[in-house]
Amino acid sequence: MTIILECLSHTPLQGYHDPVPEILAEVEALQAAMKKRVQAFDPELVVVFAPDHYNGFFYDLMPQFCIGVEATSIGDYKSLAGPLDVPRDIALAMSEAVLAADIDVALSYRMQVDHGFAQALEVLLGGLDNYPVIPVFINSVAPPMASCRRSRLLGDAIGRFLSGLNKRVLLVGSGGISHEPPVPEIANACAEVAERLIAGRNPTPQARAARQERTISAARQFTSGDSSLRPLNPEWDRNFLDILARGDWMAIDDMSNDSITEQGGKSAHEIRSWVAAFAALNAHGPYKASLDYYRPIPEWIAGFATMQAQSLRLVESVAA
Ligand SMILES: O=C(O)CCC(=O)/C=C/C=C(\O)C(=O)O
Ligand SMILES: [Fe+2]
Repeated sequence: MTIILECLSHTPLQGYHDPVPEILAEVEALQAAMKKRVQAFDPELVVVFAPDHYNGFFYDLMPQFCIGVEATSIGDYKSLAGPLDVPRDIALAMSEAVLAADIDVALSYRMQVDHGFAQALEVLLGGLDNYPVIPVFINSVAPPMASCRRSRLLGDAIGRFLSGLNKRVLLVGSGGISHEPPVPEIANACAEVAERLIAGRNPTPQARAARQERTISAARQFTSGDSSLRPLNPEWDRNFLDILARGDWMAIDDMSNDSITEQGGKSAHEIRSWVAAFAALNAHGPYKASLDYYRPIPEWIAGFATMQAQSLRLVESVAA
């Protein structure tokens, strides 16, 4: 079995409210390089850890973790819509292995995913169904949330399961570092918004457009400095990325939910996707990671980063 990892920020604002052309070109070049790497690796299985933003998972029944046995992307913002090619038997076996490791993961035969999954799949794989993909949802916007430590344990259990497969596996973590886009919260929502957070599946095109317009307008305000959204925090971002590069799991376990919100903003909990992906890689043995890109991009309300990592076993076997 060989295993590599690609982690990347996502943003629904790409193509709607972009940074200056030089920065956009920088990101596009980076995304093209990631795709090329993945094509060269030619994965036989992709496991994607990602959050949802009240498009597929709602408070009528909000799990902390969910493995998709069948999944469809809804196509919000400019992300691709359509079915993922999920290998059902492997997804089911993975669920059993994770449960056997005492992580009570949910299972879905009709998972809906949004740009959190779809953007990463498009960037890395060139589409939703070009490779077999198992989607793993991690709650990152809907309090109360499990701890970062639990995401590490989820990743570890999945990594140990993957180690038993004789396949080339690509692990993907999709999510922002510090960022606080205008995702509504149930705690202070009016009745109409609360209903949308509890059971807002498949909104009308008008409701969807209004929602997207609110996000774009919030990005304009954030970029102009006239916003109550929490600022980006490059120092915190770089520290977190360094923790992952070093594999400092004690530091990960010490990250409290309150400190993540305080330092990184309400959506910084998406770092869980990176934590789970790295923990899955670590389950296969020591790894070598590199931070390929980091830049705070206010136009996307995002501390924007990409990292790649390889199991040292792979590096050693290539060198031999
Ligand atoms: O309803 C909406 O669309 C609210 C805004 C929203 O979901 C924003 C999401 C932003 C990210 O996914 C991100 O920056 O990671
Ligand atoms: Fe997100």
